[in-house]
Amino acid sequence: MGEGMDRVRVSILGATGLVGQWMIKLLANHPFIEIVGLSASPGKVGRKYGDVVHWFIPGDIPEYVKDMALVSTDPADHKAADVVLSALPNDVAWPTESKLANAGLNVVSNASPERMNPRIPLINPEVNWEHLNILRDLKGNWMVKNPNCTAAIISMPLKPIQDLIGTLHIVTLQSVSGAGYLGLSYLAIDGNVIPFIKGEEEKIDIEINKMLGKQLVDHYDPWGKPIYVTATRVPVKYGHTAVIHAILNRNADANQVIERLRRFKSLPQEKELPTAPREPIKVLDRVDAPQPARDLDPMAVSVGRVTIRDNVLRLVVIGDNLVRGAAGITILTIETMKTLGIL
Ligand SMILES: N[C@@H](CC=O)C(=O)O
Repeated sequence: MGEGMDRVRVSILGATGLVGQWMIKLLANHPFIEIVGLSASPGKVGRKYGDVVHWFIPGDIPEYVKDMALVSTDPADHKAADVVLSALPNDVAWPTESKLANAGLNVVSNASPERMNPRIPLINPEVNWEHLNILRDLKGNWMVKNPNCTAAIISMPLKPIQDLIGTLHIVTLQSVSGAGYLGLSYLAIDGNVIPFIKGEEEKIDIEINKMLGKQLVDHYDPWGKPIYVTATRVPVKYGHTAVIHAILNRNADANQVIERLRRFKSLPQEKELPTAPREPIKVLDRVDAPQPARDLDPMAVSVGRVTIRDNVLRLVVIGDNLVRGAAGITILTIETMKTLGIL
């Protein structure tokens, strides 16, 4: 699989959406990942990216993509790519992704369908990069999925303390950008809290259990911990928050937990991968931290309010839903696969 390859050529599906835009921004000047194709919906094929995109994220449209002509999602249009990155919306992703996979292309996808497929690794690189090793046994092409944005953010502080946890109770406060650029009307969310996000609670439970479990070639053994989730939408633009209460299975001290969170480093940090945050978990001492408006980091998660009382650990975590939770995790997965020699 790509032995001796210096550069990784990628194409992006859904390149004009919020996650696609972040992928393009993060890949500007990347040391070894190069964009060779951008695709968007059929009506835009053949037009220049810069003429079509409604650029919404911070900064300008990077020069290097402005004149690129958009291609279709047909496998023939992605033959030059070593990996196709899918930033397609969940409701349309699978038919396209499976068509590309059946044509022999490698896919890393941010979309939810097939995340729980026992043969498809679900990867948050710092949390479970080892799960990628099953791809070494495959003869042909492969597919890798990103977790749901909230599962990506929450799994990070759980990883270094996973042995202490018995049961989890989680309430999320998820920003409006998680629903996409056109996801929620201003009238629905301004001055409001919506205590329901379709499918989200189940995804957080089963995806965290998959990532913190063991991945074998043809099945995975889940972590096996009960996770009770209430997911809410709040009038915040960027950054998802989760309030976590963990019933511990043994005595622990809050300072020990903080120490484990602060010291946590994984393969992406050891290999100094370009998109890896130096400190993946920032523990903030401020009494009112973490806040999405003040403490959001693109790739690290920020943790505060760490206490233990009656054997119940409480912590609050925030993370960038579009970068750590989507575009950034995709790129870090590619970097991790390259450093492992899988790509
Ligand atoms: N489903 C999430 C988006 C991240 O995957 C949300 O609705 O916020």
